[in-house]
Amino acid sequence: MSPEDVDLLVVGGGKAGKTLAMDLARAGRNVAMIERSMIGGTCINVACIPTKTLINSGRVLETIRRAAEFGISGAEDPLMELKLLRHRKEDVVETMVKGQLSSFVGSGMEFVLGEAKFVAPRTVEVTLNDGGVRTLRGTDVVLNLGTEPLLPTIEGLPESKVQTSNTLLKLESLPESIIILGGGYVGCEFADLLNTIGVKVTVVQGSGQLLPREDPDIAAAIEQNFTDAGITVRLGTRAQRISRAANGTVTVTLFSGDTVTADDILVAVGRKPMTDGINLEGIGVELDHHGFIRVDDQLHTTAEGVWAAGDAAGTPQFTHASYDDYRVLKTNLAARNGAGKPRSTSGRLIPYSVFTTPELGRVGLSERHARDAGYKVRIAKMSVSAIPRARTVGHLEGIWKAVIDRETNRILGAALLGAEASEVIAAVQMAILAGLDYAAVRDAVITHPTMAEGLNLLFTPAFLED
Ligand SMILES: Cc1cc2nc3c(=O)[nH]c(=O)nc-3n(C[C@H](O)[C@H](O)[C@H](O)COP(=O)(O)OP(=O)(O)OC[C@H]3O[C@@H](n4cnc5c(N)ncnc54)[C@H](O)[C@@H]3O)c2cc1C
Ligand SMILES: NC(=O)c1ccc[n+]([C@@H]2O[C@H](COP(=O)([O-])OP(=O)(O)OC[C@H]3O[C@@H](n4cnc5c(N)ncnc54)[C@H](O)[C@@H]3O)[C@@H](O)[C@H]2O)c1
Repeated sequence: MSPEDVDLLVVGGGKAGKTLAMDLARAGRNVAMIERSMIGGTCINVACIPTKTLINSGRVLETIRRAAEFGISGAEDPLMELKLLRHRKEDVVETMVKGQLSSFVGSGMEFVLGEAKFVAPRTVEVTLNDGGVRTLRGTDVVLNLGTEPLLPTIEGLPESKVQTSNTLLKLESLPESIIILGGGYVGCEFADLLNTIGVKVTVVQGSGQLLPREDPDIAAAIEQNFTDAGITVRLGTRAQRISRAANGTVTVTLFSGDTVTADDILVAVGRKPMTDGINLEGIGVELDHHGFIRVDDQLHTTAEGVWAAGDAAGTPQFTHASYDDYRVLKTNLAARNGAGKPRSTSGRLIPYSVFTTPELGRVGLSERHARDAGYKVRIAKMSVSAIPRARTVGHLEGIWKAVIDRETNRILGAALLGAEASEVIAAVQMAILAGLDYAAVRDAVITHPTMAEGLNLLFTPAFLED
């Protein structure tokens, strides 16, 4: 069958790919995007959006539980209704999915639902979801294939019907207790949510701290919050064997020799790229030994005319990072055609937030990474309870920390653990991008009483080391 030719063929409808596809289609280019199942990609269907919707419900529940503290009576016994919780989450997701579909169609691209597999350079055969096969070839091809939960090799795991972040979102009833294997982003967010809605949680984390990328003091503060909230945290130990008994309970035997038993288990030990079985190597696209697509700093793969973006291309696994890959691709496709200069992915400042309660907002270097990189650092650190707004909203928990370069007085990074930290971190990011002296942030006039006002305090001598 001779292929249908398009200017741009996007394989996998993730954040970078779908945004590029819509942009170029609106500009009058002939664009096709192939997506096997999730209209709008992972983030909207099974990751950021549904989890943050549920986390918000958990926060509402927690606020109602504390109603009396805020002077409100009559809300003594709030009840979490899983069915209604799921309903709201599904409503949010479905509305966004519908919006995506109409944007795809409205952009003028051809949106093809089916499974793509490469059969020749820049050419895919698509097994259509509603039957039939099409073959498409792009002058340029963008791979935006995403990742899926990684199931590690642990004795008994395949037979134990473990939960992943995908399946957990579909549960019809809540277990009384759960073991969460992995204390990274997924593990921490679900541990906090499930504990809030009444599940007894044990986190088993392989490394010596939760969120190993963070400074030990920040990770310890999160661990303390977890422990105070009733979550059991087991650090520095891994699962040797998993078994599910006939009555459904799961027992994890740890390498330490201990066992942990619960009604269910969530495996959250990282994600693997969806690059298997689509014949990428057959068309000259090299993968690394974990299956991630090798790209250069302009997101070009090892095959001529084939580009890659997002999680599967080794970009930090955040939706906003994939979105920036879209900008890089758009610039570089134009530059290749003689318009403007190409853009590199190196040196990008990519913030992120972990939506535990309180949440962690992060940007730039941690103290450890700054010291390892040879910086002479000054640390600013304070308790969130010093911020007036924290008192008015009744969220005193958390610490804020910033890392400053002693030689230039510039802010190198920050870890803000506390209410609204995912919002405030953007202000620190702007200061870093602008190369501001920390004193400029200290002396900026910031609205009172906001959490952001804490940035005035953080850099005062009371909280800044000499
Ligand atoms: C539980 C959870 C919570 C998260 N929360 C956040 C958060 O709060 N904030 C944040 O920034 N990030 C979060 N992330 C990470 C974020 O979801 C990812 O970084 C982001 O979705 C990556 O998107 P992407 O562009 O790489 O592609 P994806 O959105 O993963 O899209 C890839 C698409 O390709 C399709 N595909 C794959 N192979 C084929 C094929 N052969 N044929 C056709 N289609 C194919 C897939 O179906 C998929 O839709 C979270 C992740 C998880 C798991
Ligand atoms: N808020 C957000 O932005 C957000 C939320 C969720 C996920 N994500 C993205 O999704 C990605 C995947 O998240 P994740 O939590 O699955 O992975 P992760 O890499 O963040 O954490 C996995 C953790 O599991 C531990 N681990 C590995 N093997 C283990 C074992 N056998 N037993 C016990 N512990 C083990 C590791 O030490 C690690 O800390 C993240 O990298 C992140 O970028 C982002």
